[in-house]
Amino acid sequence: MAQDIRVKICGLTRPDHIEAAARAGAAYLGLVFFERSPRNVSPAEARDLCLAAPPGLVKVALTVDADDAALDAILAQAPIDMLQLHGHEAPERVAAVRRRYGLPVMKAVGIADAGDLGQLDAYMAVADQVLIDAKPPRHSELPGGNGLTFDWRLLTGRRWPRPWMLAGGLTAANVAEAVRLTGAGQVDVSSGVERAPGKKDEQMIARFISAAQGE
Ligand SMILES: O=C(O)c1ccccc1NCC(=O)[C@H](O)[C@H](O)COP(=O)(O)O
Repeated sequence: MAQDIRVKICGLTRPDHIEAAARAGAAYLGLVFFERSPRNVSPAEARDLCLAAPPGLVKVALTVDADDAALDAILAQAPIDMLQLHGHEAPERVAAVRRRYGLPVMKAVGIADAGDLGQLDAYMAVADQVLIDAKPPRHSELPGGNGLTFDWRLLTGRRWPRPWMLAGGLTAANVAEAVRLTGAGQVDVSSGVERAPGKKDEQMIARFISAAQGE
């Protein structure tokens, strides 16, 4: 049965892929500002990508422990709708970013086991949304976008007061099961819609969104 699951396609780097994600029914478009990432874009590139997005889609800037100067530089050029903080930002920093920019803020929290769930409450109290993602491996180059899953049963039956999104190793083949086990109303994907790191694939994007929405 078709479900109203909202999908974020993260790590978009090309205007034609922005259009493909929009056509396929994405609700959020994620742009990565992290130099070591194969999905990294500059503020000027982000501006062009944002301008390729139809109205109504939420354009998300993903940063990692960015200071105000870095955030200022992105927002001076690109018409961003939401900030995603994907580093070690403390709850106080999340609150400060939200106050300073007046934009909704989504905080990513990495989960590997039940011990990691405790921090969710602190971030739910200050962020507009929380991205519940797989925790990166210890010496990983990237704090996210690693194509790794975590045990979705850790989230079964849990409820939080804020909107949240499930991420981590989702693909067209596993997203329906992930939604069923976690009760997620929103999902985020990056590697699962790529042919190679940083290379998005239009058909994989369309298949992922259909699978997430149970079509
Ligand atoms: O995607 C990146 O390259 C990235 C770089 C630095 C920090 C975070 C990054 N991605 C975070 C995301 O929002 C991903 O969509 C999320 O971690 C899920 O990724 P995947 O497991 O590859 O679907």
